[in-house]
Amino acid sequence: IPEGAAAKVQASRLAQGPANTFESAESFAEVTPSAFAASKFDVIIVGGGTAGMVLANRLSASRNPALKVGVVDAGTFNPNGDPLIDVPIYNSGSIILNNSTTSTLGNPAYDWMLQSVPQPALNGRVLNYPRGKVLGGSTAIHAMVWQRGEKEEYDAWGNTFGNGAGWTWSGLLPYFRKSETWTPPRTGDDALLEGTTPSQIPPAADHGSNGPIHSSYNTFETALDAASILATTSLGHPLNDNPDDGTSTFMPRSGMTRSVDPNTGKRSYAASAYYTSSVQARNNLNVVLNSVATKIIWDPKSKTPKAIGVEFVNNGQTYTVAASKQVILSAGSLKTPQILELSGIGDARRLQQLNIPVVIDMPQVGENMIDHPTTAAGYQVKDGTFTLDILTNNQTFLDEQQALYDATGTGAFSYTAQVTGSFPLKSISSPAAYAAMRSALDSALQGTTLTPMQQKQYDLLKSWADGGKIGWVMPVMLPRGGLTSLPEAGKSYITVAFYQLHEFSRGSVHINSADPLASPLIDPKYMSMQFDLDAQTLGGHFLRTWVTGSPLSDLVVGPTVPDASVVTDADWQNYIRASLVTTHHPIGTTAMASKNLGGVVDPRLNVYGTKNLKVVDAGIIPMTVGAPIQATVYAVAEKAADLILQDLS
Ligand SMILES: Cc1cc2nc3c(=O)[nH]c(=O)nc-3n(C[C@H](O)[C@H](O)[C@H](O)COP(=O)(O)OP(=O)(O)OC[C@H]3O[C@@H](n4cnc5c(N)ncnc54)[C@H](O)[C@@H]3O)c2cc1C
Repeated sequence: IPEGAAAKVQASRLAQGPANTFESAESFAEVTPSAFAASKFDVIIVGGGTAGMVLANRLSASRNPALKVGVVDAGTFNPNGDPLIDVPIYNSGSIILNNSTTSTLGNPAYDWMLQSVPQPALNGRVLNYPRGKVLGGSTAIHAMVWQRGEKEEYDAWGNTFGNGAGWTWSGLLPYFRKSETWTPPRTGDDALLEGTTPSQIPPAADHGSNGPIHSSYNTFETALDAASILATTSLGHPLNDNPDDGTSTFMPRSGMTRSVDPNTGKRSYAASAYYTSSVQARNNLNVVLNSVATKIIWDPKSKTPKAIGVEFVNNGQTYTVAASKQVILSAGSLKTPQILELSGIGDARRLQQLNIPVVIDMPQVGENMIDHPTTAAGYQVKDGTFTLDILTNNQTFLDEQQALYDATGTGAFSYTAQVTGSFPLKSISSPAAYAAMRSALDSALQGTTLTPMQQKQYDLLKSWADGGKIGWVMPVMLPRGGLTSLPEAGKSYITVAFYQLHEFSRGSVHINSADPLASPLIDPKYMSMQFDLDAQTLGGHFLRTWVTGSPLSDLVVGPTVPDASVVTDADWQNYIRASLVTTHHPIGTTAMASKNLGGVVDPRLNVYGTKNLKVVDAGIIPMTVGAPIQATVYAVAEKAADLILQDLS
C-alpha cells in the first residue's frame, strides 16, 4: 500500500467510518404502472437519466409554479445502493470484475446493449454502444471523469449556431457551478505531484460548493499516475493548474476531477445526487420504472402539434399517461430521436415507409451525430511496479483493499482514471504532417455539398485546428492491463489510450422499424473522413512517444498490443481500423440551433413546430466539446430547468 498521502487520508477516513450516499432508503415506494398512468401530471419526463433526474428534482421542487411531475424510465433503481454502480473500481479501473455478470457494461440489467451498424472504415466492424438503462442513466455506468470543455467550444453554441448569449461559456458557467459540490485536491507532500502549492490548484470560486453532484480527486495512486503526468512535461508540454476555467488543454497538475463523493468513496451520479430520499418523498413527483416510452400522444384537436401524454410499455402491457402542460424527452442522444420518429417527427419519407403518421416532416432528427472515438495501446511494465494489476495478482492485497473500502470508502477500490487531458493537434504533430493533412482536408471538401450546419461546424473546426489552442486528442492512462490483450498472471501493465475530441465525420441514428422496442440504427460513420483517421494516427504516434517520457520510461518494458511492429502511419491506420471503439459521448442528434441551420430544438429547448414538447439531454448539444460530456449535460439540464419553469409560470 502506498505510503504518504493516500495512507494518511485512508487512516482519517477509517476513523470516521463510511457515510451513506443515500440519506435514507425508507421513503422510496415504487409506483405501479397502472397507478402512474391514472395520475394527472403537469409534466412528463421521458427518461430518468442524467438530464432527466436533474429536471425531475428541480421542477418538482418549484412552488412557483407548483407542478406535479412524472418520470418514465426503462430501468430499475435500488434506493439502498448497488456496489456495481457505487464502487468506482468496478467501472473504470476494474479488471477483477470485467465480465457480464459482475460489471454494468454489457449487462442487460444496467445497459441498453445497443450496437452500431457495421462501420465501413473500421473493416466492417459492429461496435458496442453501452447506455445506462437504470435510474441515473449513463452516469450510473460511466467512467466518472468530470471535466468542462473550452470556453470557445461553448461560445460557439450561442454565437455560431444562433442560440444567443445564454448558451455561451458565461451563460452556462452558473449552471456548471449549480450542479456540483467540489472538494479541492491535495497539496504539499500529499499531492499527486509532490510539492503542489495551494496557488497551483484550482480556485474554489471556479467551482460549485452546494450542488448535488460531488466532484473530487483520487486519493489513491499507483506508481504510474504521477509518472505519466510528468512524462508529458518531459516531452515539452505544459501542465494545467485549472482545467475547468475554460482553458482545458494539457494534463491537469492535480489529476482529473471525478464525480465521486469523497466522504463515501461512492460514485456521485444523477440518481444518488438528484433523487435523494427527501426528493423521493415528494408527493408531487412519481417515477415509474421498467417502463419503455413508445410514443408521444398528440392532441387531435390542436392544429399545432400539442403533446398531451406519453404511451409506455411495462411488462408487455401498454399504458398511457397524461401530461397537461409539458412533455420533455430526456432519453439520451441515441433514444430520443427514436421516440421522436415513432411519434411522427422525422423525415417524412422514412416515416411513411414504416406506416408512421407524419406529424412534422423534420429530416434533421437523428442526424448530426458526433462522438469521441478511442484507440488504446498496452505496454508491459517492470515486474513489481505498483499497478492495479496487483488486484488480480495478489489475493491478500485484494482482500485488504476490499476491507479498507468497506470501512472507509478509500484505497484501490475508489480509484478512477485520473491521468487524462486534451492536447491540440499541432502540439502533437510536426508542422509538415499537419500541413499535409490540412491540405488533404481542403481537397476532400472541395465540391462536397455540406448542410448549412456542417458548413458552420467545419469552418469552426478548421479554425480551431489551425489555431493550435483547442484540444483535439485526449490521452488517458489506465494503470493496468487487460484492455488490449489478456494480461499474464503476475505481470504488470500500463494501458495508454486516447480519444479524438473533434471529428469531421457526421453520423446518424434512426429507426428502421415501427416496433418501439427494436433498437435504432446507430451509425457514427467513424473515420469516414480521412482527416479524422489522420488525427487518430497522430494520436497513435503520441501514445508511443508518451511512454518514452521520463520518468515513465524507467518503468516501461515494451509494447504488448499493438506490438512493436506498428510504427508507420499505415501501420497505425490498420491498427485503428481494427481496434477503434466509442468513448460513449454521442451528441448532436436533436441539435439546438436556429431553424435555418437545421436545428431540431430552439434555444428554449422546444422542438420546432410543436406547442409543448421539449428535448433536454446530450442530443441537444449542437457541436461537441473537448471533454467527456457529463458535466456539460448536467449544466444543460440545470439551465433547462430554469427555462422550463419560466415558460410554465
Ligand atoms: C460507458 C460510458 C462511459 C462514459 N464515461 C464518461 C465519463 O467518464 N465522463 C463523462 O463526462 N461522460 C461519460 N460518459 C458520457 C455520459 O455519461 C453521457 O453522455 C451522459 O450521461 C448522457 O446523459 P443523457 O441525459 O443524455 O442520457 P442518459 O444519462 O443515458 O439517460 C437516458 C435515460 O433515458 C432512459 N430511456 C431511454 N430510452 C427510454 C425509453 N424509450 N423509455 C423510457 N426510458 C428511456 C434510459 O434508461 C436512461 O435512464 C460515458 C457514457 C457511457 C455510456
